[in-house]
Amino acid sequence: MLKHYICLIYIIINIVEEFSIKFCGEIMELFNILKEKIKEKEVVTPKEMAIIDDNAEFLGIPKILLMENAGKVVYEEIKDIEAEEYVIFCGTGNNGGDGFVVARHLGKGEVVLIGKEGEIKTYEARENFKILKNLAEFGNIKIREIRIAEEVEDIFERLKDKKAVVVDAMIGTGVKGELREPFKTIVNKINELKKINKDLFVVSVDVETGNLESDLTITFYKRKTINKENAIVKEIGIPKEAEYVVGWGDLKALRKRDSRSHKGQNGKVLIIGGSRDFFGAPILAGLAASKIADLVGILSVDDVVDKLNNPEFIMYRVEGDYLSSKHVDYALDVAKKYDVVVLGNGFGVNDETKAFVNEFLLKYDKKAVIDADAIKVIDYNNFKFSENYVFTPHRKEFEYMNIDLNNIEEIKSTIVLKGKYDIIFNANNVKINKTGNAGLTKGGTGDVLAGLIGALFAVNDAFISACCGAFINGYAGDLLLKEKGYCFTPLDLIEKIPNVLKIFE
Ligand SMILES: NC(=O)C1=CN([C@@H]2O[C@H](COP(=O)(O)OP(=O)(O)OC[C@H]3O[C@@H](n4cnc5c(N)ncnc54)[C@H](O)[C@@H]3O)[C@@H](O)[C@H]2O)[C@H](O)CC1
Ligand SMILES: [K+]
Repeated sequence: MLKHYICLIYIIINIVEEFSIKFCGEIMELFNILKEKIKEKEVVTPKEMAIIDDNAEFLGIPKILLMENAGKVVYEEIKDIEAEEYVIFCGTGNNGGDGFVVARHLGKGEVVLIGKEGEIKTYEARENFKILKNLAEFGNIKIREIRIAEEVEDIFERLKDKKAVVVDAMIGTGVKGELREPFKTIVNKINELKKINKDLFVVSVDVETGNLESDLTITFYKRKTINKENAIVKEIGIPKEAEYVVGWGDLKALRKRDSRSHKGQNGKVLIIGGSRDFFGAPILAGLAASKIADLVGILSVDDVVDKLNNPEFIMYRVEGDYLSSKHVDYALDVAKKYDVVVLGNGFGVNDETKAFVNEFLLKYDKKAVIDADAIKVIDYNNFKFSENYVFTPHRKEFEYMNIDLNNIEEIKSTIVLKGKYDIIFNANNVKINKTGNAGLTKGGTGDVLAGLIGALFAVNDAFISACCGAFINGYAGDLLLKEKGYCFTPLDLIEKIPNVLKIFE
């Protein structure tokens, strides 16, 4: 008997395995179709490049290796230029780090660090500066640390009539706002020098600093939106996957909580959900949202409100067993006080909820996360996929949505197709998230994800909120798998959210 029993379990595990491999295969197939349909970006913003850079590291490629490759490709471009002098202006970020590598490969010239060694921001740049200092003792690399532009007057004097190469490794994709001193004066000085010395060749690393009139810019992986026409693109070993896989680079790009912020400025989320049949779903979504957002409201029917005495939520009660048309105006009125609405958790699927969802969305014009039963009751024949919406369907719900991949440009909403790997996409972006495990198939984890995305979406844009919500939810599940095996609950998941945010802050 026992033998038969074991045999049966073995067969079941195989079927499940097969199903999940089959579904996983379908996910990857869909992912590849989406990558074909959604035009790859040829030009990226500095913020997008910083995410790619960090996600290359998430995939295991050390930044110091990328820095080495970056410095090397710049060196390759300038090594044959005839010059009597080389001056490498370096900032205290990784752009400056690239400049240190250029100097090392050149084996000569003067490195001007604009700032002090102790202000160099990153490990990889600091290591490369240390190497330069070791070489400077013996070789013909000189190093100077400056605070103000006047400290390099002598260099500009000297370069007036010399064949020289100036390397701009001052600021790259980390630029923020107007150019500050002493960079501003140094850039102006170099531009003036170019006017009087035709034998001066100026090359910018990755991005031109301010309005520097470089003769050449060597940018990495992809052209940046802030590059000038003469920029050339060089590969430095960043794989395409760094652009497609969700990693900590996405989390680092989330809006940072401002220490001087006031209550409500870090997000206000309204959960509209629940019914006579399901009261837990909106509560799970609300608890997840409350880990990140300042204010969480729950609008639901009597049964849910009566069961809930959680001080963390502002409660809005409507009479009845299900949300219905008669509640639309009140819900719209309450939603005005919030940044985002999370719609559908525990709604139930019937004519009443169908009427509520379609009428509410017709009149609601702000951000919404649309989950679970709300996905099932939308009338997609008369529906506009607004960029203000994030959908979080599992496979069956995705089929309800009947997305036409041949008209992907119509899909302005962001969709998180949950699965072994989550696929996050909209008309212009597609990414895949690999965090998470089979423990997340339990009921309620979808409500947690919806609440999490709602809280992020309150103060970030749709796509990054969806990617980060999927990553955080999955990563929380992975931490729990290590601690408890598969026996963790949605409430455990919610309690893990702060740990994940702490790891990647
Ligand atoms: N993209 C890649 O794959 C690689 C890029 N690398 C290089 O790294 C820089 C980006 O480095 P990051 O540390 O993020 O920032 P920056 O060095 O560009 O700039 C930060 C630095 O500049 C100061 N700063 C910022 N804005 C201003 C301003 N308006 N005025 C004055 N100073 C400013 C800030 O305080 C910092 O000190 C990228 O461009 C590449 O060159 C990797 O090394 C290789 C892989
Ligand atoms: K630069």
